[in-house]
Amino acid sequence: MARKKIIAGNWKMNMTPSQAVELVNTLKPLVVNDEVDVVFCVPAIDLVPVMEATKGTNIQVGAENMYFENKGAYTGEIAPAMLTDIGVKYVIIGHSERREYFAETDETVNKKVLKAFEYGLTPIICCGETLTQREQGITLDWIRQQIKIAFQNVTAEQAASAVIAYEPIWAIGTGKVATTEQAQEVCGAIRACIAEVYDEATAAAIRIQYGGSVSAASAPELFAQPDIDGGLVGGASLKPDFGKIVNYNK
Ligand SMILES: O=C(CO)COP(=O)(O)O
Repeated sequence: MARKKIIAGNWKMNMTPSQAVELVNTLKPLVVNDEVDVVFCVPAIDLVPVMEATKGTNIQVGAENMYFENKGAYTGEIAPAMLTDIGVKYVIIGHSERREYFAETDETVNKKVLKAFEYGLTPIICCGETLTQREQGITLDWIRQQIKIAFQNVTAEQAASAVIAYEPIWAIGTGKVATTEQAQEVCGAIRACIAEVYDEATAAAIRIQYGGSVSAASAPELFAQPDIDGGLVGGASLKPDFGKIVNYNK
């Protein structure tokens, strides 16, 4: 069965709640494409107004992060039940910015992934190498290690429903998009890694996105690659251009 493409915006720390509603209203008519799952991942405080503003549209809503405990004395954190209670379906886990600025590790990523599945949330699990790692030629080994740890104790059934986002750190917010060959090579290696850890059926089902300076210009070729099932889009997801990215096949 062909995998349905999934194109997600990661708004990062942009957009106040009122700006968020305005942006949804601008993008709503532009991101209609039945052949693609469209997800807006937004700051926690924007989730409620964005859920409301996207009602009755094809847009699904995701969080940018959550904590790995059910509830309790964790000042400032967002619990998984807080997301599911308002109808959030997706959650980005382990974005490189969270790893770099908020000390997230492969181990905390794994705990969050397990917790997301426990609550029926679909994790968008991020991985990616630095420029130094790419230059050292250790990209594939690094990514395989990130994936293996992120999926520890995850069942095959859960893994099949997950989304992985391959985001080379050197391509994030730099305007330096990976070549289609580079992106396909790593996404193909991730799928092979899932086949090795689980089986071919799981590998064939899991969706793998590319992220890092995706634009309306680069999206069609990237998303045409056999192992690239869509994108995780930062900067361009805040602009009308996101409509062109979602409609890359039109
Ligand atoms: O980090 C990203 C998405 O999660 C990519 O960001 P940019 O598209 O702005 O490079």
